[in-house]
Amino acid sequence: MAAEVYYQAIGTLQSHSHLNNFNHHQKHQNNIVRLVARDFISGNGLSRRSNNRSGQRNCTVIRSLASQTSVVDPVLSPSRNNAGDSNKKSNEAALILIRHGESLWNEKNLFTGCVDVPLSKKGIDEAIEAGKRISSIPVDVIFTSALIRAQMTAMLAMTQHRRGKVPIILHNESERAKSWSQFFSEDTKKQSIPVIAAWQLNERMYGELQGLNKQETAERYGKEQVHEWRRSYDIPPPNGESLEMCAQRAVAYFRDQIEPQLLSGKNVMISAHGNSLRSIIMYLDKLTSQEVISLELSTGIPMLYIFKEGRFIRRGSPIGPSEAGVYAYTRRLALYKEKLDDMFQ
Ligand SMILES: O=C(O)[C@@H](CO)OP(=O)(O)O
Repeated sequence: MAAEVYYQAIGTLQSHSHLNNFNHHQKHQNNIVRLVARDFISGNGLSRRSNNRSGQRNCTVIRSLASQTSVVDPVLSPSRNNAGDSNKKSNEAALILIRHGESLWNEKNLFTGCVDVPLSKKGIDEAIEAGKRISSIPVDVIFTSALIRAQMTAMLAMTQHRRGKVPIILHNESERAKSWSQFFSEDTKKQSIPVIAAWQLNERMYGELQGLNKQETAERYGKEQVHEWRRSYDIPPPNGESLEMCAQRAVAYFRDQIEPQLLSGKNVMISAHGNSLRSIIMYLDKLTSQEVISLELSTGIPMLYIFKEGRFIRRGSPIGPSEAGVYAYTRRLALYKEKLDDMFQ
């Protein structure tokens, strides 16, 4: 269950920190762990790292992409509620992170990395289930990796969204692709959600492990070696990317392309992968390279953050019997759900 996985991740971090609280570095780490746990329970936010604005040019590209298709729901967007002035920038937005549903290679326990494998039957069900869980949370723009399992997950999840907008993949890989995928109705644009696919959000490239069975690899090279390749921060698998290398591209993309969307009040969903999302969560939650080792993400489980006044507040996973609680996290989310309830009762 999603919430359990998240609690487990926090629990693991806490027990890890108790074992090692003897030096200064570890004291700092303990503070972070306590903040993470307190945040999850009481709703206090964590400070966001200072924002590097080095990606000005890229931001411009995204802004022009977004302007092709209206990303703010004129009827329902919480970004507009109570704003008073439609030009006024909102300082609050929802951020949904979702690891793709189970793929056919997850099912066979094979290292996948950047091999472009589709979802399994179970993965399809997980994506639809994830969509139900986020069906009343506003989504103005979607980012996915360039890999089909993340794109399938995003699209299947959006089939469940109560607002009923159509997610549309923006094709900007060439001038022809851009020109041939245009459409010309403002009304239709308003009923669409732009989907931006970026290789930077791809799974970590697993090098010479791609296609190998995980169990057999552990038997051949030893469990510890394989665990190091899979979960350490800075040790790459043979000819592949370490988590650190994956973070360099995924977190840079998040900061340059996704944070500006959140800053302008747009609600964002990111559909990506175990390791690209681990690196983004490491950034959002300020985890250390030790703490991130214990962070595991389940397939097809959405995680919600609220971006507010420059900070990312982790709200866990909108799941199960406590789902209603998610909408109490902010007034804007509650209002959005109320309006959907009114529209579709
Ligand atoms: O094979 C992969 O690409 C990843 C995710 O499935 O595996 P791991 O969990 O070992 O990082």
